[in-house]
Amino acid sequence: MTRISQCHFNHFCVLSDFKSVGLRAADALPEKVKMVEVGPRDGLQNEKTVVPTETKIKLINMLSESGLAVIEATSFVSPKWVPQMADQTEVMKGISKKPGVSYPVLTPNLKGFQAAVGAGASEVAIFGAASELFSKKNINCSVEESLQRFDDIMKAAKEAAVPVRGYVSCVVGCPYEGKVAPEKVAHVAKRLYSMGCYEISLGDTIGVGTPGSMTEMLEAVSKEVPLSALAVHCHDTYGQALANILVALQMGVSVVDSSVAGLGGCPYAQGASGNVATEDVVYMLHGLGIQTGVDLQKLMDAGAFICRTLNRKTSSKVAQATCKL
Ligand SMILES: CC(C)(COP(=O)([O-])OP(=O)([O-])OC[C@H]1O[C@@H](n2cnc3c(N)ncnc32)[C@H](O)[C@@H]1OP(=O)([O-])[O-])[C@@H](O)C(=O)NCCC(=O)NCCSC(=O)C[C@@](C)(O)CC(=O)[O-]
Repeated sequence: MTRISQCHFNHFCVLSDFKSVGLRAADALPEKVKMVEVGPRDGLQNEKTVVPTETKIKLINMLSESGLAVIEATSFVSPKWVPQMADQTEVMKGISKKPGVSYPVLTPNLKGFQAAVGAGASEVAIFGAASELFSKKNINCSVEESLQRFDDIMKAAKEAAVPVRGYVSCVVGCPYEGKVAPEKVAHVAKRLYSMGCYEISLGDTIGVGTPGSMTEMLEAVSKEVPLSALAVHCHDTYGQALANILVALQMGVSVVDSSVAGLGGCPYAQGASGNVATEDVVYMLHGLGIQTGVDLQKLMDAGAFICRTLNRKTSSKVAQATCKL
């Protein structure tokens, strides 16, 4: 339950009653966290000018060298909807796939799935939403219609032995509908998990969540999907992402999505800032004694490369503090 209160410093702040929400003690944090790097896809999909294919390939190759085990490489969506991802086949064919690293791609429908497999993808992700209006704006169909489409992908993926990850967008708030009920998120997450997704990534698409609302949402979802199969995907619009991730870890989640240099935003969620910066998550996790397998220096080199190339400032506080840019 969340309530608004006036705190000692005379500012209004959001408090949460954690009595009912099962937060674990700090010493129960996971020993290891799987980082899912989404920069080359979620990070770049919103860039206004087309990023050269060679730049995308070099970024993915640098990220592969940093020790990340999962790098979402591109998306097989309609080029009319997201022109930035139109070179998806060239990207998949051009990257140096490092053994042990997975390069999943987004597929909204069977056409995308077939093109992805044809381009050499060995893992895909389907992406639904807990909000009707966002679903319509993002993939041009209702939530229920999207789940039917995903069923077709799941059948094809099963035949081809391709693992599928599922996303749920707008898990705490929607740019068109406002607050989203945790039960709606739990319903969509359950459906994706039941149809065979091995992991469900919960997206705070517009970064409005707080530790309070994230906790409520995770409480509801974890009644339907085991915590071991959940990931959190936090955008940092309101500066809450690291706090939200920490709360998720305390509740037993051990998979975190993030984007190098904090690149990104969703083309169908106006005003949403990038994902939480991978550098900042890795810094926090290492500070907590949690293993990620990621070499922070190499990761920052990849962040510096893409920021230099795009002529933009990094959103990573860690990169800023260590004067990489
Ligand atoms: C789903 C559709 C295709 C429906 O779009 P539609 O217009 O309803 O599709 P359609 O089936 O009517 O087809 C229209 C045209 O697109 C083509 N087409 C159809 N499918 C494909 C395909 N797979 N690849 C390439 N082309 C495709 C199809 O062949 C046809 O071409 P035409 O005959 O006009 O020349 C469209 O809405 C779309 O591509 N949407 C993608 C939007 C997107 O990529 N959003 C960003 C990713 S989601 C996100 O960022 C959130 C997340 C995951 O990060 C988590 C979070 O933060 O919350």
